Amino acid sequence: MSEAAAIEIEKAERKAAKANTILYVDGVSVTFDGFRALNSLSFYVEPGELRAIIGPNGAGKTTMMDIITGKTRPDTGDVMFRSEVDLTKLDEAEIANLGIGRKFQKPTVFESHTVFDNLLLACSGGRGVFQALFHLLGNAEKLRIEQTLETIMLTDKREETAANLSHGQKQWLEIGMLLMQEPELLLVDEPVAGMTDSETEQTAKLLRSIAMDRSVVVVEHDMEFVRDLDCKVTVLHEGSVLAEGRLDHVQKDPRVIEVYLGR
Ligand SMILES: Nc1ncnc2c1ncn2[C@@H]1O[C@H](COP(=O)(O)OP(=O)(O)OP(=O)(O)O)[C@@H](O)[C@H]1O
Repeated sequence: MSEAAAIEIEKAERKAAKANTILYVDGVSVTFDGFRALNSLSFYVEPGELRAIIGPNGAGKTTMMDIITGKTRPDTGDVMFRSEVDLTKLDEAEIANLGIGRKFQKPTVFESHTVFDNLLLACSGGRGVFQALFHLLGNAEKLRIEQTLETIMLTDKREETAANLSHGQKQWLEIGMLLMQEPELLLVDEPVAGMTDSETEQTAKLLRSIAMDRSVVVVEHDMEFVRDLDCKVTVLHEGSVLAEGRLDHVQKDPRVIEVYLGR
């Protein structure tokens, strides 16, 4: 095959890969003070997919999330949402408004408000705290809050002040607050750090159920939890994809073993 034909085939393959993606990260590099945190990173997430991203400390997982959410700009590469919106041209607020929600590691719920009011505040659509809490709730809004309470397993804690929740329950509440904004893509950073075993198990169930209606990308170190997610895994190392596939498959990959154990 001629070189020109090979290039054409590669172009066509890339176009096809991009066509059915909710998130398309292609050839993304970013350098901080001469240090290459992401090095031609490419991976694709399909609509409705649950994906786990793993990798040793410093692999570039947080930087990757920062690039998707517009916190950091890549030096080169493409980041497309729904295969049509170029995220590198938008700021953080615009990206959030498009339907990309991000859950940071630490929960940031309103501690002095009840679980119910936290969800209400999250769907207040820009109203201030006072207006959100005292405006008359429509039936549709009430129903959405009830459904979210059910999803995040906090129906019986609805009148509990958020400060009184366990660490795991606070994480679920924050996930619920993001769900109130109905994101199409949810990015979740190390959700089970500090959780009990039982909370960790329930969180895997929760994320699997959320991924039935939307795409979810989870960064996590806890391998038992990643196994419970039962999804495709992308292994990052030195800012690139080292391996991709089912957890059993990537755990047998000698390069992955070397990166995790050979240090
Ligand atoms: N703003 C920055 N300035 C300089 N270096 C940075 C910056 N942000 C990240 N880095 C470096 O880039 C590399 C990748 O960092 P990143 O936080 O993305 O890794 P990570 O995979 O999320 O690690 P961890 O699992 O420890 O959270 C690290 O070596 C880090 O020190």
